[in-house]
Amino acid sequence: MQYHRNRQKSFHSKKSHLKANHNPSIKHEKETLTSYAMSTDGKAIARSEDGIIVFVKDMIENETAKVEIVHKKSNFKNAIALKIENPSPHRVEPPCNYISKCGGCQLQHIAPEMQSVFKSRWFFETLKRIGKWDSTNINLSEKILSLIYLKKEHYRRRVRFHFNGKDLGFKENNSNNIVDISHCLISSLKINEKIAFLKDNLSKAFNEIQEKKFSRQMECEIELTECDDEKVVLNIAQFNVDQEPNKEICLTILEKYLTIQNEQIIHLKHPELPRFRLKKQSFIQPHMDCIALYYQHIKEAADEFLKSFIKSKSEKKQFIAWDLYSGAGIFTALPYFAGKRFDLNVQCFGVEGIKEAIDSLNNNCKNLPVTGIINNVEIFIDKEFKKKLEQPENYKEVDLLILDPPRAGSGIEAMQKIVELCSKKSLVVYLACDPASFARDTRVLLEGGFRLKNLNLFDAFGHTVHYEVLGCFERGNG
Ligand SMILES: C[S@@+](CC[C@H](N)C(=O)[O-])C[C@H]1O[C@@H](n2cnc3c(N)ncnc32)[C@H](O)[C@@H]1O
Repeated sequence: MQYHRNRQKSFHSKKSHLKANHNPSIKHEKETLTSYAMSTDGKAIARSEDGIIVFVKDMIENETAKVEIVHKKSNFKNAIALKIENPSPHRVEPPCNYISKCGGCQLQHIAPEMQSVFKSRWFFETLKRIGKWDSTNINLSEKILSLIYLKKEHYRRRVRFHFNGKDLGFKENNSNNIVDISHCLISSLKINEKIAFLKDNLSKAFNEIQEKKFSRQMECEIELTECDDEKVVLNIAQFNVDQEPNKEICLTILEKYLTIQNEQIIHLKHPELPRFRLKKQSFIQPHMDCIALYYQHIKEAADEFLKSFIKSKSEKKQFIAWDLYSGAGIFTALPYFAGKRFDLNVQCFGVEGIKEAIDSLNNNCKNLPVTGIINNVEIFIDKEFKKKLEQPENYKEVDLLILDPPRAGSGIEAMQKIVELCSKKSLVVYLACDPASFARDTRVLLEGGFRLKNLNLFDAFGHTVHYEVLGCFERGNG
């Protein structure tokens, strides 16, 4: 109880972050509303006097607040909270000074542990509404979901800062303006240490470019990645100039000031490989603690699955494992190591669209039964599906499949083919940063005879509405 009272007091002592959202020069309707739920994008849901649903930014469920309507459609309105009349016990003072403008974090006004609780609620809603999972699987998911809390501050090992010649930081909410920052609460401390250097040197580079008249207007995005060897690697992710023919010269000036070497490699600790290196163009899991954590969960599921072949005295000699959307192959050799623990041969394949990532994968897994394939995953699946249709008796089906797609997921068609390409007894591990794609794609597995075995929600994106889910689905075992 004391805990809640303190939180309310601190909230009342500083109301600035709500007021800063408010632009008094624009006249919008104002109302006092009481919210009754939270939407999956972190806004409170309330009903307007005219009966229309209102989504209110910076408000929590069960609060009463004076709000300003900023956007109206026939069936819903968007609003911002101006003054909270009765704060929720879960309300806290946002820990970051840039919260009123920066579009990066949406949940800083909610107590950290409660952010994770809301996310698990949103996840079940998504399974029901978007995935249309049946009640048996929803009940099972509620029973087995493991909610995993990760550190919520200074956790990001990779970020992208925008720079326009003057301001360095993230984009403002619903705007192209850049919020100038000197510190970011969710970026790693090593990345924070680079901000002053970055701003100073980008300004010098832009000045030189302007003085030499190569370009007058420029904007760039710099990606920073903290490696496990204490270094921060910089990458120019975007660079726009108003005089395209001079772009290469401008880039050279930028690289000189940032002391960027293009061949620079990111070093990571790998749970089982002696060394893991990747080209900086490759994807990297953003949270500092995630690689080891996801690896451990997938490893346990793979071990249990392969062990069941020993128990059942199966004659199977060779197992096939796919890691789709493999990136630089952080998980690609995992089934091989699992097989080794049980004296089983597992042949692994990683499929990924970015060449640099596959180069890294093939280097990281040299001398192992692991092959990196550059391809679009959906095209790869389609080709394999056709191969199986043509020669079903010779086709080597997949026993263990790891799937870690981008936000859009794999899509229903690819998932239906995956169901056909997996062997009668198989394990599919689906890791997702978009719960809606996860819900939609994995329903196809459930309809294809797979059973939900494990489900984890990792709150790997503290203070934002995002989270990662990992589901293991098994077919034909037990
Ligand atoms: C979420 S990341 C997963 C990477 C890897 N599992 C890891 O943890 O490092 C998704 C990866 O899929 C790749 N990708 C996205 N769409 C693709 C597609 N249609 N075909 C092949 N690869 C794709 C991206 O380049 C990225 O490396």
